[in-house]
Amino acid sequence: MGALLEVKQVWKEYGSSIVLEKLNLTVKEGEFCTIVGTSGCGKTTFLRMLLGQEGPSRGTLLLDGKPMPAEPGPDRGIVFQRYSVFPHMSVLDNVTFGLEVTRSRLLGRLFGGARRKAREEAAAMLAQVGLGHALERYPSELSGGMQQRLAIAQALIKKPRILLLDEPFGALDPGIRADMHALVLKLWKESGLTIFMITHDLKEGFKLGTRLLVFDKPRLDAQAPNRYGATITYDLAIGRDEPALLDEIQGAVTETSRFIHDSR
Ligand SMILES: Nc1ncnc2c1ncn2[C@@H]1O[C@H](COP(=O)(O)OP(=O)(O)OP(=O)(O)O)[C@@H](O)[C@H]1O
Repeated sequence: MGALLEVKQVWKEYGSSIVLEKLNLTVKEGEFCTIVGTSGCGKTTFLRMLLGQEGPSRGTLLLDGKPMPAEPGPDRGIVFQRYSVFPHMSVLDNVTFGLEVTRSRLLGRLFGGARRKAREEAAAMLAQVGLGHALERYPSELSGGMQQRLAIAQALIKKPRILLLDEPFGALDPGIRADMHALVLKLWKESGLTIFMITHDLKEGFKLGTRLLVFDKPRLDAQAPNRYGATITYDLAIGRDEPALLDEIQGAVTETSRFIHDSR
């Protein structure tokens, strides 16, 4: 099977500030890549490049061997830490809307049988994420965990091949997080999706991923912190030597974090 995604010598710079440098990565369909790294080292920027919201400053991003489209498409869905749902729409409308804008690009609305079908599909998706009982509620009436379930349903309704998760459970209590882990693993196994998920919790990264990517700055300049960017310093197939690696990575990431903090 060929690669789904290829990242070749990718750099990302904003003005004179280098955020990411020399990224190289090949990902096959169905992998679950978890991403960890210090705050501000460019993890979200990397996801935004995969989404098509940002282009690389240098280098190449290939999807199915072809240049990554320069804008977000239905093949890539994203869930952020919070606030990614529409507050003025019911749960069902939030998810139906995703289908309406995909299927009726001009009006952004469906009518008659097409609308009924879209609502049925949305309701089935919501049942899959455990919100079948809350279709008519509004986001403000949902708990944090339920809002993230809604955001996931919203991303999955367009049947993306790649799901991008930017710290989706960072704001949730530990018990709710465990439920969300089970949900994401279930959806991933059932759908064959390829997932990239940023987390600040290394244990979560090991628990969920098939592969752990650590973003870090291999070169540091105390006088000019933005002179060098972060890159992928560890790319680990998960399933071996985890306790030892966990300590090692934690140590490396904490060290860089201290450096970045001190040089600010
Ligand atoms: N549009 C932009 N213009 C200029 N600088 C930007 C832009 N987007 C991001 N940056 C900078 O790029 C760097 C990386 O940001 P990014 O959000 O990707 O980091 P992160 O690793 O996801 O951080 P966190 O873990 O805190 O969310 C930061 O220094 C940020 O200020």
